[in-house]
Amino acid sequence: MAPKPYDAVLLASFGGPEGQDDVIPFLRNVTRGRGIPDERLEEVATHYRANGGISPINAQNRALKAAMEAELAARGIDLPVYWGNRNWAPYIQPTLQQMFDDGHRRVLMFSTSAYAGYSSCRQYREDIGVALRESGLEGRLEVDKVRQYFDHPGFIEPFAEGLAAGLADVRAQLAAAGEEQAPLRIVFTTHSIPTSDAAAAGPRDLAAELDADVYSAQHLAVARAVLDRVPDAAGLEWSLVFQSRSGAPHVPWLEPDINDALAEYAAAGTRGVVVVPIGFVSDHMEVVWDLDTEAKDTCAELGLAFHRAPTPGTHREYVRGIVDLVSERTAGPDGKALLPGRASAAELGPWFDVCRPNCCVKVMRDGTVKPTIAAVDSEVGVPQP
Ligand SMILES: CC1=C(CCC(=O)O)c2cc3nc(cc4[nH]c(cc5[nH]c(cc1n2)c(C)c5CCC(=O)O)c(CCC(=O)O)c4C)C(CCC(=O)O)=C3C
Ligand SMILES: [Fe+2]
Repeated sequence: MAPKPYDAVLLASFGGPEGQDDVIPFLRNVTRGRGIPDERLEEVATHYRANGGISPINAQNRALKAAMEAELAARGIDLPVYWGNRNWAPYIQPTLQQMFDDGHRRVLMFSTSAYAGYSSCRQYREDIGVALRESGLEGRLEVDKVRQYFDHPGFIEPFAEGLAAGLADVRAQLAAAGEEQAPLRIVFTTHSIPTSDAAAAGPRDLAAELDADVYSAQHLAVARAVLDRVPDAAGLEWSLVFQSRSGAPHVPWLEPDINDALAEYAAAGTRGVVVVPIGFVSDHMEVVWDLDTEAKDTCAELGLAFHRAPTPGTHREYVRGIVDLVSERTAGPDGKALLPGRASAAELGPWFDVCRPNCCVKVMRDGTVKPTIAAVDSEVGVPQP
């Protein structure tokens, strides 16, 4: 895409409850029309209840917004940052309205998800498309999205740092138990998704060329790029596993589940694991509960040394990377991009600025497809002449 003179940035995220009374309404928002069994909702509610009904994700996004603002200011880039969520206040639609009322007309969205897929990419694009249509801002407010950034060095580097520290920690834990030479393993983890979503992820021509679905292939590319940056990881066994599955039991989701995989590794002689959550950008509930509580307990039962590497959060390289992603798309007064080039540190990158027709498409129960932005086949988001 040619650079454009964007006048504001939208930080788009998932949202989470901020107190006990928010938990159930939030879960209803997330699962609306999606056939998640009630027992699963009750189960997930307990994760939030145990934390005072508060998801860590909103505080993390407030911190990320402040860090983005500081980095933009430090580089002399005059773009305000607004924050809107898909599932909890501040919601995307009033945020877009606020941006418009404040005089902005060309918005570049950065979402807190680095990969292809319905939940990771398209649902954000649709939620913008629906918000523009419902608010009457269609054709008046233009919203584009930065490319999927799984391959960006700003995303890869924090995981590499975390893996190096994690290997040192697990080796020290094993040494303290008199098992210096014991085998350990690197476990990259991401959110499981229905296999049908995985099959629909990304451009059709690319999906046909790869051995894995595009969602899994992007994660494998990230895993390899992280490993390449950590000399201490050379020769170690590693794998990509999935977590946080929901949905009806008869619907197939990506496997193996992390807890099943850990049991297999232990049975095969592994004595310790470094878990690297490459599917996530911050230490939100899926990380602190499903990994730091459940997977950690699984390891304790199996007698495995455990270390969970951090997510990018507000890591300096990640924040710089976000501003790079904005800068490569934003035109300065000379009409040229503020940052020439498109950094990439993994296979499959750099990704497209604009999604291909039917990329990650999901047909709703009533047979329709929601309006979406930032795609070749977008119906909304492009101002009429
Ligand atoms: C790919 C992916 C990401 C990563 C990309 C991204 O970040 O967007 C992600 C992130 C997150 N998922 C989150 C929370 C939940 N996800 C759920 C349900 C689901 N997630 C799915 C996928 C993903 N989810 C899917 C296919 C479902 C099934 C229902 C549906 O198709 O929508 C449910 C319902 C209950 C349950 O079934 O678990 C909850 C509560 C939170 C907030 C955590 C916090 O509060 O700190 C975050 C960041
Ligand atoms: Fe989720």
